[in-house]
Amino acid sequence: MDGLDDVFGDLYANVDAVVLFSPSGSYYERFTDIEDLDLIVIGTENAVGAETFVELPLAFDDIRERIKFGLEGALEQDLIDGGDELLCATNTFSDSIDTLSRVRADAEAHTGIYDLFVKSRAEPEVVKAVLELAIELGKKGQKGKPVGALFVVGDAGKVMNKSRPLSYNPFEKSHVHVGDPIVNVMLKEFSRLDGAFVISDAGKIVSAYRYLEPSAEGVDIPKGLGARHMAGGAITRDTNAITIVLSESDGLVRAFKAGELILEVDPEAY
Ligand SMILES: Nc1ncnc2c1ncn2[C@@H]1O[C@H](COP(=O)(O)OP(=O)(O)OP(=O)(O)O)[C@@H](O)[C@H]1O
Ligand SMILES: [Mn+2]
Repeated sequence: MDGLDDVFGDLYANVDAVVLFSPSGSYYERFTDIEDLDLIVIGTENAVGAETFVELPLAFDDIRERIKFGLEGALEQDLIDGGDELLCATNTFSDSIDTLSRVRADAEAHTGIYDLFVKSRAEPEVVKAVLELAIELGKKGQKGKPVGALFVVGDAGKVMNKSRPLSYNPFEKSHVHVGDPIVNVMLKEFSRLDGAFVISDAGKIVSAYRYLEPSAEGVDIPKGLGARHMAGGAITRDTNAITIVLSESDGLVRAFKAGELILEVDPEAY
């Protein structure tokens, strides 16, 4: 089928690098012997032990998002440059790689998601654990009903100074951390009640039921959203915390940093 090579060969002609998304070991091995090939592996974990690896915080279901965030990480780590032509190999319809996309790296299209995980005050694992919790909560709701939740992560001392309690703090004397399955059950249970969770850089649950009183001016939030998102956005301008907000009204999970909306994901897509 020489004719097909002529046509599809354009897809990979003169690419600057090949980017494999979550390849299997045997698939990855087939590339390692190709000379002069810049090979980058992107995925939620480096299962193949690749030398050049970019970690995805989530297994993005939408392949445009997966490629966009993966390439943003590669740009951030200086593995590629803006304008590079990349052959991205990923799976769409099955568990193995079945899709090739030729993509030009766009250094301008910076969303900040890598900043969110890698350059926040809170540890990346903590940010990831909270994001996963919010997505899970968004998917299932609480006892079948949609719930909203607001998690303020990092810079907890300052956040506590910019907020006040709405009720007794069930985490007052406890030393529990986000990511622990039992703690996640507690957090889900308390999410039915008002206010925000405050979580330290290291993932300790400092408080539930906090009413945030940021002094920052209002921030731009999507239309239709109200006080929870406004406070969630503004507190990140006032402090070095990031926030992860699950909307009860539209079901989306959003992350804010430095007053900016950085990430918007639909829990149903995970
Ligand atoms: N300043 C605040 N600090 C902490 N929690 C808040 C604050 N303001 C509102 N909330 C919480 O958010 C809940 C929902 O408020 P509101 O409907 O105005 O927010 P929203 O941004 O529209 O979010 P949703 O999409 O979930 O409805 C309130 O019941 C309250 O628990
Ligand atoms: Mn609302």
